[in-house]
Amino acid sequence: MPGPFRGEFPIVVEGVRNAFGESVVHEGLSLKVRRGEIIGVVGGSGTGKSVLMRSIIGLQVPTEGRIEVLGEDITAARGDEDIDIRSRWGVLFQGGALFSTLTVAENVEVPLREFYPEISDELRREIARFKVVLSGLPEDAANKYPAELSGGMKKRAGLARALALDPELLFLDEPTAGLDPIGAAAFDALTKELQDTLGLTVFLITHDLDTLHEICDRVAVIADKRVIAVDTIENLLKLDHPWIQEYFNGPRGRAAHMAQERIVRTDKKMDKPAQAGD
Ligand SMILES: Nc1ncnc2c1ncn2[C@@H]1O[C@H](COP(=O)(O)OP(=O)(O)OP(=O)(O)O)[C@@H](O)[C@H]1O
Repeated sequence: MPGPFRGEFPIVVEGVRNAFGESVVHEGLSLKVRRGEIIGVVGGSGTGKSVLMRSIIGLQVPTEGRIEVLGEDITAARGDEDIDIRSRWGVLFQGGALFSTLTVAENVEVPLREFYPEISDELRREIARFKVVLSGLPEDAANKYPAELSGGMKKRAGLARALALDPELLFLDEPTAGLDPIGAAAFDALTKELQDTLGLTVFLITHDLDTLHEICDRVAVIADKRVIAVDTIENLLKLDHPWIQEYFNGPRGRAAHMAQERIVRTDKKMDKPAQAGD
C-alpha cells in the first residue's frame, strides 16, 4: 500500500479528448489540480464537467490524452493497480447515488466491504457510524433509509460514503444543487472544514456562485471544449472572455461577490479588539 501522495499535483490532465459519436465534448483539455486545494469547476450546461470528472476517476476512457491521478497513469491503469487508486478517492455523485434498499450506515459500509473485506463486522459498523457523524448527520440517521432523509441529509449521507476509505481526493458533483441557501452554506462550511482538517484535495463541480466565492481556492472554467482558465475569481474577473464576464460579472455573480466582501469585512471587524464606540 503506497503512502499518501506528496507531489504538487495529485490530478494532471493533459490534452484530453472525449467524444460520443460525432459529438466532441473535450478537445485538448488540460488541467492541473494542486494538492490540498479546493478547485471549483464551472462551465455552461453540457460543457462536460461531469464527463471530465468521470474521466479522472476512470469511468470514461478519453480517446486521446493522458490523466495522472496521485502519480498513477489512470488512462493506462488496468487490474489490481487500478483498484488500488480507486480506494484513495471518494466521490459524491449528483443526487447522492445512494442504494435505496440499504440504510445510511450500510451504504457507507459498501466501499469498506469492497476494499477491506478482512475488517470485522463490528469495526466496519463503527467506522461507518463515525463517518456518518463526521458528515454532520445525527447519529440516529445511520439507521434510516435514503427515502426517510431530506435532500440535504442525503447529500451528507453520500458524503459519508465518499469519506468511508479516508480518501486523499474528494470529488463533489454539484453538492449544493437543490439545497436551500442555509443548507447549501452549511454544506460549504463542512467541505471547507474537511479540507482543512483532513488535508483533502477537493474537485468540486458547481454552478453555485456562493460556493465558488466562499470556499474555492481556484476555479477552472470549461468552455470551447477545454479549460480556458484556472485561477482565483479575482484574477478570472480580469479576463475578457464573454462567458467568464457574463458568469462572474452578471447580476448573480456581482451579488455573490458583494455578499462575500460583506462577510470578509464583518470578519475583519470581529477580529479587531473591541474599542470604545464600536
Ligand atoms: N454516456 C454518454 N453518452 C453520450 N453522450 C454523453 C454521455 N455522457 C455525457 N454525454 C454528453 O456529453 C456532454 C457533456 O455532459 P456533462 O454531463 O459532462 O455536462 P455538464 O457540464 O456536467 O452539464 P450540467 O452542468 O448540465 O450537469 C453532454 O452533451 C452530454 O449529453
